[in-house]
Amino acid sequence: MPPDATATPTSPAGLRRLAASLDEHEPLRHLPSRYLLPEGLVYLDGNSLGALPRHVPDAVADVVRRQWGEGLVASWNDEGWWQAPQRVGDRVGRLVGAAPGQVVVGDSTSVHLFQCYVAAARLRPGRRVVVADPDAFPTDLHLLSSAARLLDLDVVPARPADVPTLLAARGAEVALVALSEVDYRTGERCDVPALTSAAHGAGALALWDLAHSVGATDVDLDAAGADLAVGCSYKHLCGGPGAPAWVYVASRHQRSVDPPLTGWHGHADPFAMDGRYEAADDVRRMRIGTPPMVSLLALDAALDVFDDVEPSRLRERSTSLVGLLVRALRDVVPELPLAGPGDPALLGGHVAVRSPDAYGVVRALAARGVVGDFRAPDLVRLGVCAPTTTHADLVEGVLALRAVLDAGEHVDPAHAVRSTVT
Ligand SMILES: Cc1ncc(COP(=O)(O)O)c(C=O)c1O
Ligand SMILES: Nc1c(O)cccc1C(=O)C[C@H](N)C(=O)O
Repeated sequence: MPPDATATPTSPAGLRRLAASLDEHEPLRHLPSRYLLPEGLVYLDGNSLGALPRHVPDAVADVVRRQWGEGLVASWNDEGWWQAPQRVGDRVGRLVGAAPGQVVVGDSTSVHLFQCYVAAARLRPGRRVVVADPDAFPTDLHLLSSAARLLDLDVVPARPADVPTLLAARGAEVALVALSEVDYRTGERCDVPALTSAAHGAGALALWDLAHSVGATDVDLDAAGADLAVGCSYKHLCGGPGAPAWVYVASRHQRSVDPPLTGWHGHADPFAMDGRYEAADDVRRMRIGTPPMVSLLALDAALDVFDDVEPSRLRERSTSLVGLLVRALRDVVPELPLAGPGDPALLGGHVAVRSPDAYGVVRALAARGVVGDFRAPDLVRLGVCAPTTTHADLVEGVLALRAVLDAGEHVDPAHAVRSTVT
């Protein structure tokens, strides 16, 4: 339920009691114990890099010592390495409403995006317009701009809410609507089924960037009729730094989709070593070359956490956490406006507030053991990772934010020097 903005603010003690009660009763309360985080750290940055699942170090050690060290090249067969991009893809697909056989894992989100932009344009020859959100994550825009230069496309900017109007006016020219479900800055979600069907109504395709969705929202790609989607696995899935991303191609497009990067792993018969390219007749054609196997298998192990978790339950946990975070922010730091909506149903897995001193605030929080992140120009972004974050973390993080502001720590020059990763 959305927090009531007119209700009397809850005291810190009341928020702590509420968090404790939610942490005691929430059905997936056991999940955080499956992860390792430094004692005492309040980690609210799982939307950039998720925490380490407790069992992953041993799983990776097995990959390195036994599968690689002893099995050597035979592990490509004996350990199922060759099929891992599809097998792990299906495991991710389950979390985004994709029936098996539509997702592969292997390259970065950026590379998969490029594959999809060009492939989508090729599926709609004669249409020259790609509609994209001008506030999308920069890599999406950079890659689209390059694809547009290669294929002589026009990128027409539109915020998600304005896409239906644009389609009504220029739909016949549009090849692709490319959007993110969750805004990486504000956390605001958009309506995937409605925008997908608006794109289809105009004869265009819909490509979804689900980098901030998978593990956080209840997006259902098959039910929405999405055409293409991509997403990260190092955020809410906790696959590890550099964990390979994933790409979804709806079954109906798999025999016609024509991605630009046609490496040998996408070939119908890779070991025929045939110099002529013949694409695999299914989602494997989105594969390119040898994937980063150690990272891919670390992700595979990280996904074990979700084996006994219903995706709808994970969404419920995320919504409970996000709802409490919004309420605590409103009650404890009412002078910092929310950047996105206040209703957790309309948010993904993070919440941001605005402050002219956002950078200093984030650094001062870090000095108090609360890790969030700064997003230019004025956002303090607090990530909620459904499997690893607790309700107590969120209340402690917000109370630390109050303490930072009250003590003026955010304007301390010690917190003014920008580091590379923010
Ligand atoms: C929405 C979105 N898309 C794409 C990316 C880029 O992914 P990568 O750097 O893993 O290619 C990110 C985050 O880095 C993101 O937030
Ligand atoms: N991928 C990242 C990285 O390699 C370093 C630091 C941050 C990131 C991120 O994922 C940022 C993230 N996409 C964002 O929404 O800001």
